[in-house]
Amino acid sequence: MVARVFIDGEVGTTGLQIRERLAMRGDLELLSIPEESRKDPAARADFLNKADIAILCLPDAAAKESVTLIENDTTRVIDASSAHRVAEGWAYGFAEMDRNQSDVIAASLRVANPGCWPQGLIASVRPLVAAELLPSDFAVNFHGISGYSGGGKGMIAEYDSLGVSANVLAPYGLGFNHKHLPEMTEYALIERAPLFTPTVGNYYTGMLTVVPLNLAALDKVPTGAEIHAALSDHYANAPDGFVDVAPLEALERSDELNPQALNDTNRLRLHVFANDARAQAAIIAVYDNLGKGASGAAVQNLNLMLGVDQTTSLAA
Ligand SMILES: NC(=O)C1=CN([C@@H]2O[C@H](COP(=O)(O)OP(=O)(O)OC[C@H]3O[C@@H](n4cnc5c(N)ncnc54)[C@H](OP(=O)(O)O)[C@@H]3O)[C@@H](O)[C@H]2O)C=CC1
Ligand SMILES: CC(=O)N[C@@H](CCC(=O)OP(=O)(O)O)C(=O)O
Repeated sequence: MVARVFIDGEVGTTGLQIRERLAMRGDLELLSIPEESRKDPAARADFLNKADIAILCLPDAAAKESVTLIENDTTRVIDASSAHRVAEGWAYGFAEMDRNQSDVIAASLRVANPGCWPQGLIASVRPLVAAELLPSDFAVNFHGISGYSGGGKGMIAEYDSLGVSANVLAPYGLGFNHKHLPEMTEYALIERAPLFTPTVGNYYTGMLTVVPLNLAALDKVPTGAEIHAALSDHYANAPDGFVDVAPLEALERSDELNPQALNDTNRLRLHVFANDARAQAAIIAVYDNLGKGASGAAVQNLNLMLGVDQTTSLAA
C-alpha cells in the first residue's frame, strides 16, 4: 500500500529537508498543497484529512491548529514543533531513549518529534539515571552550540544578511526559561530543570552539546569507564544504529568534536571524557540539528509508524 504523506509547512527549513529525504520513496505519495493556499485552514484541513500521515513543520500555534483540523481517527501525526512534546496522548519520538520506545512510536496515532537540543541531553543523561549512576536529583548542567538553521527561516535570513559580521558565537536563553526545559526534565528522568546555556554559531547547521558532570558530591562516584559502559550498553541495544558511543580514550581533545561532523545524517554520536581522580567527567554529543535533531528523526519516526526498514529508506 502506498501511504499518503502531507507535510504541513513543507516550504520551511524542516519541511523542505523532510521533502528532500522522502522525494525518491516509491512507497509514499507526497501530497503537496498549492503555494497560494498553504496557510488557508480550510485547504490545510482537506490535505490533513486526506493524509495517512501528516508531518507538521510549523510554529507551535499553527501545529496545534492542524491537530484540531483533523476530523477523522485515521490520520496519524508527527509533530516537529514543541507543541505536544509533554502532552498527554502523544508518544515522544526519540526511538533510542528506551528499549521499547520504537514499538511505542510504531503503534501511535500522535508522535511528537523531539527537540533538537533535548536529544543531546536526553541521550547523555537518561541512561545514566536509569542505571542509577546518577541520582534523579542530580543538578544537571547543559551547554552547546547549534548552527543558525536551528532558528528556522527567520534566523537564517538574519545570519544571511549579516554574513561574516554576525556574532561568531552568541549565547542566548539567559533567562533560563528555554522552551525545551519541560521535555528535557521529563525525558532525562531528572527532578529539576537543567541549567541550560545554549549558543548559536555563525554557520548553517550542526550541533555539539556538553553535559559536564561534577561528581564529587555523590555518595558513590561513578568512574569514566562505568559511565561509558552504561551508555555503550544502552545504545548497543538501540534500533538501527543511529546513536552510538565513541570509544573511551584518554584524550584531552578529539578531532571528532566538530559540531558539523555528522551533518546530512540521522546520526548522533556520544563521547565520554573523564578524570576519575578529580571525580569529573563530560559527555559530548554531536549531531545535525536538521538531521537527527529534526528532519532525520521525523523520517525515522515515519518509517517506524509505517513498519518500513530504516536501512533501505534513506533515513540515514
Ligand atoms: N530548525 C530546526 O533545527 C528545528 C526546528 N524544529 C521545529 O520545527 C518547526 C518548524 O521549524 P523550522 O522549519 O525551523 O521553521 P521555519 O520558520 O523555517 O518554517 C516554518 C514554516 O511554517 C510556515 N507557517 C507558519 N505559520 C503557518 C500557518 N499558520 N499555516 C501554514 N504554514 C505556516 C512558514 O511559512 P513562511 O514560509 O511563509 O514563513 C514556514 O514555511 C518549528 O516548530 C521548530 O521549532 C524542531 C527541531 C529542529
Ligand atoms: C539555534 C536556535 O535558535 N535553536 C532553537 C531551537 C531549535 C528548534 O527548532 O527547537 P525545537 O526543536 O523545539 O523546534 C532555540 O533554541 O529555540
